[in-house]
Amino acid sequence: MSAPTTTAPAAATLSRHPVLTIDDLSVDYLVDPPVHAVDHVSLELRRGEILGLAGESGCGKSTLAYGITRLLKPPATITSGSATFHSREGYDVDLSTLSGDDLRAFRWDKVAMVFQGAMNSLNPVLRIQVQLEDVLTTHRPEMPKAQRRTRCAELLMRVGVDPSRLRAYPHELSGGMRQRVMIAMALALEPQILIMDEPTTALDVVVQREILQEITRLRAELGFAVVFITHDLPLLLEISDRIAVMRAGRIVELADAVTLYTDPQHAYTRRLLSSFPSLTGARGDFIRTGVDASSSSAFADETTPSVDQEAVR
Ligand SMILES: Nc1ncnc2c1ncn2[C@@H]1O[C@H](COP(=O)(O)OP(=O)(O)OP(=O)(O)O)[C@@H](O)[C@H]1O
Repeated sequence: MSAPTTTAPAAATLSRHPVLTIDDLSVDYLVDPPVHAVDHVSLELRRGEILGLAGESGCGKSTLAYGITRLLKPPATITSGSATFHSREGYDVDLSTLSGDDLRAFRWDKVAMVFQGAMNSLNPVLRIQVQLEDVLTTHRPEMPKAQRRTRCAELLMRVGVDPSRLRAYPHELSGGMRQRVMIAMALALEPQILIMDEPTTALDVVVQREILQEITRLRAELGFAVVFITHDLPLLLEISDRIAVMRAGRIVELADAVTLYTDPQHAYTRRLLSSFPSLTGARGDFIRTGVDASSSSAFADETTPSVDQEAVR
């Protein structure tokens, strides 16, 4: 199978302006004994970048994502810090000041999320059209019906699903298609941040790869920033501009993806990298190329092993 062609803008051309600033954020689960799941995390998400969040199970990745979007429920509680959204229109929003309708509107409009199990949260008895349209009816009530319909078709096309599937019920679609529908839904209001928590983990590797290509392409086209959470460090190295490595609730290292791979500074990052055998040795050098051997003169040499990204992972 061919490797993904990365559509990510070169790191140098990415904006350095933050779209989100997380400052000293801490989240505890108030159980006995309390769990300090996120421990004084400070982080800037830059406009248009894909920021990978890596780290072993239980290190606090999801809690951080939920904390940013204020989706935490008791026993979780934010014990310190703040998250500030910097709108492209030029104003700032301190997320701790939002509640009720404002918070709900903010979540769809400015920040959208896609979770691993998202595809299972589609309503089984409603057609895709109805569910997509519902987002627009709720958040863009002024949009005429005809325009809503066109927009739904556009959204599906954008994520690589034929608009004829608008009439389908969720059970008539494959898992990959349903997850694409969820991504379309997340993009419906053109958010400036997309938070993806293991969005493709439940899918087979071929579908996973296609969806990741879609995400990087859409990000380049629409300019939203992505926080991408996964255990899969090789995958993050492929798609991220920068990677934050999290351990026991803290960010222990944050660097651009190439630097993190070639020159990891923290012992834990080195351990994490070495826990993926595919990243060590000659084949690991191909991880960041994103170039199919057959389509690149640089790799056209017959003696060069083919860039089988599935095999190196
Ligand atoms: N509802 C809860 N009550 C108590 N502790 C919790 C709760 N949810 C999560 N935790 C704890 O908080 C810590 C961080 O969990 P979190 O799910 O954020 O980690 P993660 O890095 O996303 O893990 P994974 O990759 O497995 O999803 C873990 O120690 C976890 O056991």
